[in-house]
Amino acid sequence: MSAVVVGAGLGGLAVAARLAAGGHDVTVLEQADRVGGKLGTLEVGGYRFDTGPSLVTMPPVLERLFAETGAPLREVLDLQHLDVAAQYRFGDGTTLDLPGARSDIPDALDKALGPGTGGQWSAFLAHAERVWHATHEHFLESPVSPAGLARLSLRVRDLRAVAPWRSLRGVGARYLRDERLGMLLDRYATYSGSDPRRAPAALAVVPYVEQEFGSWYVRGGLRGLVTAVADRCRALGVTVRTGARVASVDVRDGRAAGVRLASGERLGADVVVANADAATVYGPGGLLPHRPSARRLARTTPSSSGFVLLLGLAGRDPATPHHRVLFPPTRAAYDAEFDAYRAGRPASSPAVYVHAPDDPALRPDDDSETWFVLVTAPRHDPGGGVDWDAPGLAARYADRVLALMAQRGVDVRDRIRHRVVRTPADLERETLSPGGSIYGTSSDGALAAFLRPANRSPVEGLYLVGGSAHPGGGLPLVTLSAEITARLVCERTSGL
Ligand SMILES: Cc1cc2nc3c(=O)[nH]c(=O)nc-3n(C[C@H](O)[C@H](O)[C@H](O)COP(=O)(O)OP(=O)(O)OC[C@H]3O[C@@H](n4cnc5c(N)ncnc54)[C@H](O)[C@@H]3O)c2cc1C
Repeated sequence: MSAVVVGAGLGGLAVAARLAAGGHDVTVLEQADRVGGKLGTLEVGGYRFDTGPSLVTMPPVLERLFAETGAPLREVLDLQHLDVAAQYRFGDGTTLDLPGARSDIPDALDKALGPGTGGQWSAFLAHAERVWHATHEHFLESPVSPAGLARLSLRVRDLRAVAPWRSLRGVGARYLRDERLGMLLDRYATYSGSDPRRAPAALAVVPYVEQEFGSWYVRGGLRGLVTAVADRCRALGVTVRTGARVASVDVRDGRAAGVRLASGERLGADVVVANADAATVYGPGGLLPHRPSARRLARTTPSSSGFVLLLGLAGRDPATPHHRVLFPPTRAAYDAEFDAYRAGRPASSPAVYVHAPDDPALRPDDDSETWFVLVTAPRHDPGGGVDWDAPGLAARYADRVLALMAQRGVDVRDRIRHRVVRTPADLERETLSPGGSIYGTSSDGALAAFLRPANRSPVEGLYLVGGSAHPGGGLPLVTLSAEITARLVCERTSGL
């Protein structure tokens, strides 16, 4: 069986490796001049930056990918567990170093935020654990199918706590009386580009998996992950072509029969797997001659994007936290941030996330630090929202973010040797994700997870993989989507 994969993001490469390991003949076509999609990298003056992800969660999913396609993960990547998952700074001046081991969290909370907060969080996590056990097998690790949903609903019915009508904020309120714990929970909604007031209560599994499976870092930078998967593909005989933009999927007699490149070249295949954003597959002017899932997609909300500062800093403090979140002063101010994204404007006082790995491979010398600073941002939408290419906007917003950091106790403005600003428009140009949306569609709304495009398209022989398809965005879910899609393709081909 021959397969063409459109896009060499983590999802596309992971499905290619799995299909090749299953004995199939696989070609990956990537429009950019290098593989990796959102797992980008940039080098400036000896500083090496990851431009995309900075946090690895659920390593068992990655371990399965490597083990099932060749040498195990530990032989190809140096995955490091973080003893402190992240440092959180709140508007009232408290600082919380959240331990990387779940068992240590209650004590740390009691000490940092006050007696009783550890118990509140533990009760919430126990709830989240029940949601995880009820949903992961029949939803996160399965294709969306009527049979799977029926099994899921049977289990969920037993679990009044899942409360699909409730929001993540709503379920948090049942356990977390401390406002700072509420903000901590709200933050996890942003892992899927969502608003905690609209995201479903089932997103409680996000903090659960982070705290149960730990927070991890790839030594040498997270870009190493996608390089390792690309190497695995090549070792398995996959043809990986860069600079190869696919213009359309050829559909003959209702079945996907291959692709046509922008250059005019045609490639026939038994199966086409799209790792390109689902909106560019099914949306107007997309890869398909007709739009079988357009109505479903139209009911979803695109996820938010990110505004990134890459900072090459002079000087080094070995105590700099690996991950740090600087919250807005109050929860009302945090809500104003979510309101701003909904209204399509940059927030004036957003939460600021800083990734500062203590990794010699990323810095020019031992007296320097490489920082990645991220704030959630509305998508690039010159037609009616923010035009991130408007002259001066990116530089002004970067200054604003640096000033906010200073107000919140982290002033690095006089240490900056190199500063690179990356906007949602840059992300859109590089990966063709509409508006620079990070996670495809957001999880806002009770039905969002079920409206996300399925891994098997209504067009026979066409499959979807990656963050904009089921089960969603972020490295573990994208890797799971490759697992599901490869399984579906292999089931189909074994029946041919
Ligand atoms: C700033 C930022 C921070 C993030 N932080 C985290 C984090 O800490 N932890 C985490 O787990 N996740 C994080 N993510 C999300 C994570 O990076 C993504 O979910 C994941 O990398 C998406 O992989 P993908 O394969 O679905 O898509 P992509 O990486 O977007 O890959 C799709 C590929 O398809 C190619 N393509 C598109 N159209 C075509 C076409 N027509 N022809 C040929 N090729 C095409 C694109 O060029 C791209 O290479 C972050 C993302 C960003 C941008």
